[in-house]
Parts: sequence; structure tokens; C-alpha cells
Amino acid sequence: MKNIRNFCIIAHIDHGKSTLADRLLDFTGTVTAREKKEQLLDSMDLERERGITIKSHAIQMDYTHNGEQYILNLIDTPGHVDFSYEVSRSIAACEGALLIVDAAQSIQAQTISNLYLALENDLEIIPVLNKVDLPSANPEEVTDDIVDLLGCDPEEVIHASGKTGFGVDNILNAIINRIPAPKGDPDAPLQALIFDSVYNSYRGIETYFRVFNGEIKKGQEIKFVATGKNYFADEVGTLKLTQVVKKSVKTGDVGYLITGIKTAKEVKVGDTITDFANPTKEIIEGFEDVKPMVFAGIYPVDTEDYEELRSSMEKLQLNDASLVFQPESSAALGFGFRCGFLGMLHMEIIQERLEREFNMTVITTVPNVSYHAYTKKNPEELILLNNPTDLPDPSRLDRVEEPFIKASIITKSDFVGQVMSLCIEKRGQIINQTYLTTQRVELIFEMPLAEIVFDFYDRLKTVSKGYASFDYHPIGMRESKLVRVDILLNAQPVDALSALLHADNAYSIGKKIVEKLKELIPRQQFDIPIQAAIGAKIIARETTKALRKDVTAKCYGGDISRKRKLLEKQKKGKKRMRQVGNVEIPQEAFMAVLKLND
Ligand SMILES: Nc1nc2c(ncn2[C@@H]2O[C@H](COP(=O)(O)OP(=O)(O)OP(=O)(O)O)[C@@H](O)[C@H]2O)c(=O)[nH]1
Repeated sequence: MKNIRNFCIIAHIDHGKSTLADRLLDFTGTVTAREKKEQLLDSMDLERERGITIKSHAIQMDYTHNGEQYILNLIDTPGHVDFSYEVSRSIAACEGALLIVDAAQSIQAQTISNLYLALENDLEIIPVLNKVDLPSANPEEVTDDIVDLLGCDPEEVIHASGKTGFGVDNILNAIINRIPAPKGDPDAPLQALIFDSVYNSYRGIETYFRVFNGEIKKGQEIKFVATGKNYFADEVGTLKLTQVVKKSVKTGDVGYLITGIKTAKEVKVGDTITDFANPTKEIIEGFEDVKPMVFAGIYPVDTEDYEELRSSMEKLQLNDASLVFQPESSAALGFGFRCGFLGMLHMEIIQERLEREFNMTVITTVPNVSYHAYTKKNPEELILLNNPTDLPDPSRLDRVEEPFIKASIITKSDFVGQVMSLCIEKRGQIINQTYLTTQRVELIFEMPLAEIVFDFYDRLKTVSKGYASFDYHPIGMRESKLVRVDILLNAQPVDALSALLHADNAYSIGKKIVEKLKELIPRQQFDIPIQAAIGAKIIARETTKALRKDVTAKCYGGDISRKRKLLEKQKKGKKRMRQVGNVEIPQEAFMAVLKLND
């Protein structure tokens, strides 16, 4: 145990975490050249394309230092706010963390939020100034920023480059010398933390864990504390580039477990594994049931594909326990599902996976957060609203509450004014403003989560010319003045376009939505009135004018290749259209409310 080191790498997105992890694997000879692919740890296709680590994984390296053999377990952490709970559990499995800071970009919002998570778990922090090879690197200044943030000595900051491999040896030495060896009692009852799980279609769910006390043996009967279920450990082992089967995984070490579990829902990240016959008295703190934050309807473009969509979603859920869904029906779109996601990125990922892995073409409706409503008749009874159309009639409504977040934004002092006005426009309240350096400011806001869902990231990037980073965490529900704005096309309400909006903004946003829809809904053979309404009251109106006869149609007659191109284009366009009444609505129209400022 004294020669084990468990660590993770924390960084703001794109500061070079995956690249540096690869260098560590190279340097310790964990990966042979043949096995080497760019960015090894990101194994999902989608992950590699998007360049973000979505699921955390772990890998074990052997390293000899001063003649002694060490085992280094690197636990990878996802880098996006949507997955922050997974980050916190990966961190809880470690004794130390490499805090990577880009030498050109310096400290950003996630550098700080991840650092706080690491400090809460008493991790030893090794600051790494990365990308020192960049011509735009600013090593002196950024080192000062890091020293200010951590209160460490400048000499403790390791200069490195994941690209050239510079500094990797120093990092490995620091891991051994500065990060404490795991503690724990090998003879105590088993106590292990689940920090991740991965779906394997042949072997079922592979559970990744860190043993804090005792050991986990092949064949042992074990129990998952939070779910209360027991299983037999069919196989245990450690994680190199491939899995290495072992008879047992001991105190302090990190490994995988196979029990024949088939669905991801049974394995909860943050849960404690213990021995069935001789359970531990202490469960590992910090377990949370992750709750979806953003909801949207997913409907098949072709109504006949409903059953196929259901089976695809069920399969997706097998390996993504954070996806939740239940059937719903919409007057406009027919049968589909109301789905819950961890955030907007998670939603995009699910939509893409449905299309790529299951070949489904789907329409996603306006995303919304989850609200709490109370009626006058029963002011204590909570009605959970995951869909704006479920809002009780205003005459019956006592109050509505919406989720709030605490947001941390780091930006340059030049942009403070613009960032503040944006946050205030988004119903934010400033709580704190701290100058990290003379140039860099951290702003803390409390604001409604719903405002983040709607175009916040893009606007923040624009007003700060890209010099702002952002992170948030939920702080509970607060009462709010919300109204439902309905949209009518051709005098027919389209329920899938309804949105819950703050009463103060409802008129102006309603007006913008109809203007946007006018742009997005293709002209047809007749005029299409587009209206926004609150209850029976129409608050805005536009009209998509009827198409005039297309006199150019014949001009294309002769050129077959051109015609084919046109047909292809039409086919593609058709894919994401839904006929509602006699109006064709493209997918973009369902997202119009998110793009009001484009
Ligand atoms: N010049 C230079 N570029 C680097 C270095 N390390 C990483 N990069 C580049 O920076 C970009 C981001 O690197 P990644 O390793 O994917 O960053 P990451 O932090 O893992 O990103 P996420 O997984 O999205 O959190 C890539 O284009 C890398 O090629 C470095 O030391 N020097």
C-alpha cells in the first residue's frame, strides 16, 4: 500500500488534460507504440470528436523511482459542468490531484471549481503549468496567478508541455514524493467507493471502484449500500490498457468488478461496496442520486417509428443511467418521450447518439428546467412540472418555484460591465466580485437555471470576446412569477412550442419568438398566422406569407445533376420536419426560443 499513489487530473476544458495523461502513459511504458492512438483515454467516438472527456475512466501505471516499484492509478475526470457530480466522485477516490493550468489562458472558472472540489476532499494539489511550448505562453505571469490562488511557492509549480513531453519526469516524481500513500485497514470489512461504471454489451456493467478498507475478492458476496442489492463478484481486477484479472483488489488500490449486472441504473456512482456477510459500519460520504436538470420532448419524425424510438432509448439507458425518460403525448407531435438530461451538452449527446447509433431521426422540443407548482386548493402539495403544458390553470395556481444556481464567471476586468449587464438581464443577482489579479475578476451570481439553458453560454462568449469562463452549481428552488406562453400556428395551438417564462419578460420574448418563427417556418401555399398567447390573450402576431407561384421551376428542367442535388437537399430537409395540422415545422423552429438573439 505504501507504494500506491491515486491521483486525478483537474483542469479547465482544453487546458491539455488528455494530452498530458497520454504523455504519462508513454513515459511509464504503459502503452506500446502499436496500441497508441491519439488521446487514448477518450474512447468513445463522440468524445474524441467533441474533444471533451465525457465519462471518467481509470488506468494503472507501473513506475520505478529510486529503485522502488510504484503503482500509479490515474483516475480521469470529465471536464464539463454537466458532469460535475462524476468529477466529484472521481476526486473522492484519490489522494492527490494534478492541477493543470494552460500557460497562455491562465486560471479559468473550472480550474477554480475543480480545485475547490479537490480541497474539500483534502487532496494534495500539484500545480502544473502546461503548454509552456506555446509561443503565446506567459509562464511568469501565470505562475504568479497560480501562486496567488494556491498560496504555494513558485518552485512548486511544475512547468510542462503535454505536446513535447517536457516536464513529465518532474510530474511523476512529484506524484510519488508529494502525494500521500493511501491509508486504510486491510483487515477491516470491505469498504469501496464506486466512481464510475461502463456498459459492455457482452459482460454487462463494469463497475470501477477504489478500495478504502479491506479487500474485494473474486467470488465474494458483496452488497451495494445505496441500492441495497447484493451480488457475487464474478471477476475483479485492475485496469491497465486492458483489464488485468486478479484474485483480489486490496486496500488503497483501484480496480474493476463484474457481477453480471445488465443495466446501468443498478450501479450508482458514489455508492459504497461492502461485504454482504460482514458489512462495513461506515458508508462513504457524498453519495447523491443525480437528478436531471434539463427536460425536453423527443419525438420520432415519422410517427410510425415510436416503438423503435422506445427500444433505442431503453438501450441507451442501459449504459447511461443519467438519462431518464417517460412516454408523453403532444397534440401537435403525437407520441414521444419526455426526457431528463444532466444539462444541454448531455441532451445534444443523447440526440446525436440516437441518430448515429440507432439511426433514428428525431425532433427535440424546447428544453426546459423542472418547476414546482402548488395549487390554491392544496398549497402544500408539490406538483412537479417537467413540461410547461402541465402548468395548472393560473386561476387555480397558488405559486410556482424554479431552480436557482450559483454561477461563477471569471473574466478580464475590461468586460466586467458587459458581463454584469448580461447576468442582470438574465435575472441574475450579483453576490460577490473578487479581483484574482489586477486583470482578472471573478463574479459570483445567483440566477435561475432556466436562463442558463437559454443561449447564456453563447451570449457570454460574445460580450466577453471569448475571455470569460463559467461554472455553476444548483442552490435550490425559489418562488418566481412565471407564465406560460403558448404559440399558435394557423390559429392552432402547438403545445410543443409552449414555454414557461418570467412574467416581466413574457411579452418581449413572446414577440421575439413569433418573429423568429416567421423566419424559420417555410412559406407554404397559404398565409400562416403565427401568434403568441398567454391564456386567451394574444400578445404578438406575425404572418408567413403564402408562396407565389415558382416561375423559376422550369429553368432547372434540363440539368439532371442539378435536379438531383435539389432533390437530395429536399430529402435532407424533409428529415427534420413535422407536419402539424397543415403546417410544416422544421426542427429549428422548436429551438427558436433558444436562438432569439442570433
Ligand atoms: N502547444 C501545446 N498544445 C497542447 C498541449 N497540450 C495540449 N495541447 C492542445 O490543446 C488542445 C486541448 O488538449 P486536450 O488534451 O484535449 O485538453 P483537455 O483538457 O483534455 O480537454 P477536455 O478533455 O475537453 O477537458 C488540443 O488541441 C491539444 O493538442 C501542450 O502542451 N502544448
